[in-house]
Amino acid sequence: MTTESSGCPMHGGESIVRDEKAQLDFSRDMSYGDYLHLDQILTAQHPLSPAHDEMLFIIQHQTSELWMKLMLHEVRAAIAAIANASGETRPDAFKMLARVSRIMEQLVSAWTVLSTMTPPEYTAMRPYLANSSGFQSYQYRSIEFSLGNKNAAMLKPHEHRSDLLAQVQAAYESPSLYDVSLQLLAREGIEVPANKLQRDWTQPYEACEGVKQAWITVYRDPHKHWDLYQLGEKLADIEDAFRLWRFRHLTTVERVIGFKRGTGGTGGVSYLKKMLDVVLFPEIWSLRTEL
Ligand code: HEM
Ligand SMILES: N[C@@H](CC(=O)c1ccccc1NC=O)C(=O)O
Repeated sequence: MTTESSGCPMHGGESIVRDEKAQLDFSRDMSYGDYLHLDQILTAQHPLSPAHDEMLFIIQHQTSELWMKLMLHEVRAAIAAIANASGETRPDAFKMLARVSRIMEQLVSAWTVLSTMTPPEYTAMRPYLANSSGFQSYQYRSIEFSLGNKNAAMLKPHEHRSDLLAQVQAAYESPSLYDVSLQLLAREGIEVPANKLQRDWTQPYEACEGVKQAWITVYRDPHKHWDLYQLGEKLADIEDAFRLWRFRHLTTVERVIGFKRGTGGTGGVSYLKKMLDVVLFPEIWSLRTEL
């Protein structure tokens, strides 16, 4: 390697920076760290235990919460765009939904980092977590509710924080991504049962034959209903990725704590296994058997 390409600040590196006329003085200008508020983000890791792996545990969760923040931003905007979908807003909504799937895939891959933590390493820090658990992730619950997995009991962990409760409750009481998608189908002239177009949005969605037939109409003639067909496939992508996330959560948890009860009070693996049965967009899956 020559000194020119070594990147050594005493040799080539210094001249490269000078030749490129890089801005190096930020005493008066907004810097990278200023813009990204890194002082706040990078001083927000406060391990409670002496365990080495607690830093991994904290950063894994904090980065997941950041990705969830973006996911919610996209899901909310997509719901709003689909709810008023005129021709132009639709491509925007599809881009947002594609991004939601990519974020979910990112979170699926992230499990491999956490799974480097072995049972003895986690056991060293677990008592410090007390009764806290992912149950109390208000962003996660808002995502589940926005995607239609409504469950009143899941509001309870947020009752002590009225500001957070309001956010989760808004997602609980509003039409989900699937609800607005069915309304779009109806606006496009496809017959959708009336009780799916206007209903108590706090109730979990129940699959029905009429909605399956509506999606079958779309999927039997994709070119005629191109936008709705694209929408259906975006929903399939999201649910596919979400299922993988749930599965990797389960396998990581089994690997790290076996069949111990969760700090949140559930049976642990037994609870997470039940969550694998959740189906967010049922007719998007059942229609396939009929094609
Ligand atoms: C060693 C790592 C982990 C273990 C042992 C673990 C364990 C568990 C257990 C046992 C539950 C059920 C609630 C309870 O009784 O505690 C749970 C729920 C949950 N965990 Fe984790 N978890 C881990 C990592 C993560 C990570 C990295 C995230 C990402 C944000 C996460 C997010 C959640 C969420 C959102 C729930 C609620 C799930 C639902 O209600 O469907 N967990 N976890
Ligand atoms: N439920 C986990 C604890 C746990 O994973 C956790 C604890 C505090 C903050 C985030 C957590 N992650 C997800 O559940 C356990 O039972 O060990």
